[in-house]
Amino acid sequence: MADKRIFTAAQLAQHTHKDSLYVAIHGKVYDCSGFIDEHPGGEEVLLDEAGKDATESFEDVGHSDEARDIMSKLYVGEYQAGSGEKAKSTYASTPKPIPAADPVESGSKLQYVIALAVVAGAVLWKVIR
Ligand code: HEM
Repeated sequence: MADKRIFTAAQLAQHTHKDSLYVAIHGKVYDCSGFIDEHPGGEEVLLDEAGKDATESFEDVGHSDEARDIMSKLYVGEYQAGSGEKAKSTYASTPKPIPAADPVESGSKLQYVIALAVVAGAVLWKVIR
């Protein structure tokens, strides 16, 4: 396929009429205009999905291999939902803050250490005297 056309979401969204009806399924764009009257599922469902990514609804129906065969003849290009749109950030811009140690708890720990040192000092004083 030499001149594979790339469709953005905005470009796909321009084809929502019966005479120019495109849907995206699994990253590929299909022109259903000539097929809509023959679609065994009716035209209403195709019109509902027109100009959109119809992957989920297409798979929900559980289309047959025959349907996928027909699809390959309606193929007109690739779908790139992200292109031309603001790309979603894949990671958080601000790192999660590491929770600071509880000041009350660390304060009481210090008191405990000081008390221990005082007791140890007193015992030592008694011993060496
Ligand atoms: C290029 C796109 C499509 C093609 C070529 C296609 C083709 C077909 C074919 C051949 C059938 C007959 C049953 C089968 O063989 O699976 C069918 C049924 C059906 N299709 Fe599609 N279809 C397409 C897109 C869609 C989409 C986007 C929807 C959206 C919901 C849809 C909904 C249905 C429904 C509801 C049925 C009837 C199922 C039933 O009665 O059991 N189709 N389609």
